Amino acid sequence: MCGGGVDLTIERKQFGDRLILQRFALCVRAGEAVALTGPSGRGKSTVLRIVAGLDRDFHGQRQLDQAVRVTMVFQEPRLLPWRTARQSLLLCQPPGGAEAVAAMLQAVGLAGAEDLYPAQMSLGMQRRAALARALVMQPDLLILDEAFASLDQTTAEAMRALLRSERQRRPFTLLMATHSPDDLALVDRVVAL
Ligand SMILES: Nc1ncnc2c1ncn2[C@@H]1O[C@H](COP(=O)(O)OP(=O)(O)OP(=O)(O)O)[C@@H](O)[C@H]1O
Repeated sequence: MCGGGVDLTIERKQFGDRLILQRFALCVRAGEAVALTGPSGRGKSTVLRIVAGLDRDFHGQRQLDQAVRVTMVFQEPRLLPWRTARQSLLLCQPPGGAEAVAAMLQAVGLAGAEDLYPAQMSLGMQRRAALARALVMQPDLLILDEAFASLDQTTAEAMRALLRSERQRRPFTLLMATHSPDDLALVDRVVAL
C-alpha cells in the first residue's frame, strides 16, 4: 500500500466476454495528482469507477485507506433533477454547512444561480455545480472524469485555478481522466493507457 493513497492492480477487467483491461497497475501516493490519458474507449472511466469502488466486478486488488473520503465528478454531471444547485450540495451534508456551500457555488461562478434546477442550467453550469458538490465535501481523494470537457477555455482555466487553490489550501489526492493537454499542468504524473 502506498501511503494512504490508491493501490490498484487489475489482472483482468471484462464487460461480458470483452476484455477491456489486462495487467494494469496504478499506485497513487496520498497527496499526489495523477492524470490518466489515452484514446477514447481505452478504459480510463472504467479505471476511475474501479478506484471509486463503484465497479467491483474485476479480477485484481484495490486498496484504499478506509478513512479516505472519496468524491467523483462524472463525465455527465449527474445532478438530481428535482434539487436546485444549492440543495444538491447541502444534501451531501458538507463539513462547512450552508456557508461553505454558498462560498463554493460562488467559487465555481454560480453566484446568483444557486436556486436553479439542472434543467434550468447550461451543461457547463451543471458541470461546475457537480465540481462544487465534489469539492465542498473536502475529499481526501477527488476523482475527475473529464470534468472540464465542454467548458469554454476561460471557464475551464478558472476551474483549474480553483482546483489548484483548493489543493494548496487543503492538500488532497487527485486522479483525473483527461483528453486535454491543458489539464496536464495540474498533475505530478501522467499515466497513459
Ligand atoms: N457498462 C458497460 N458495459 C459494457 N461495456 C462497457 C461498459 N462501460 C464501458 N464499456 C466498454 O469498456 C471500454 C472502455 O470504456 P471507458 O468508458 O472506460 O473508456 P474511456 O477510456 O474512459 O473512454 P472515453 O475517453 O471515450 O471516455 C469501451 O470499449 C466501452 O465500450
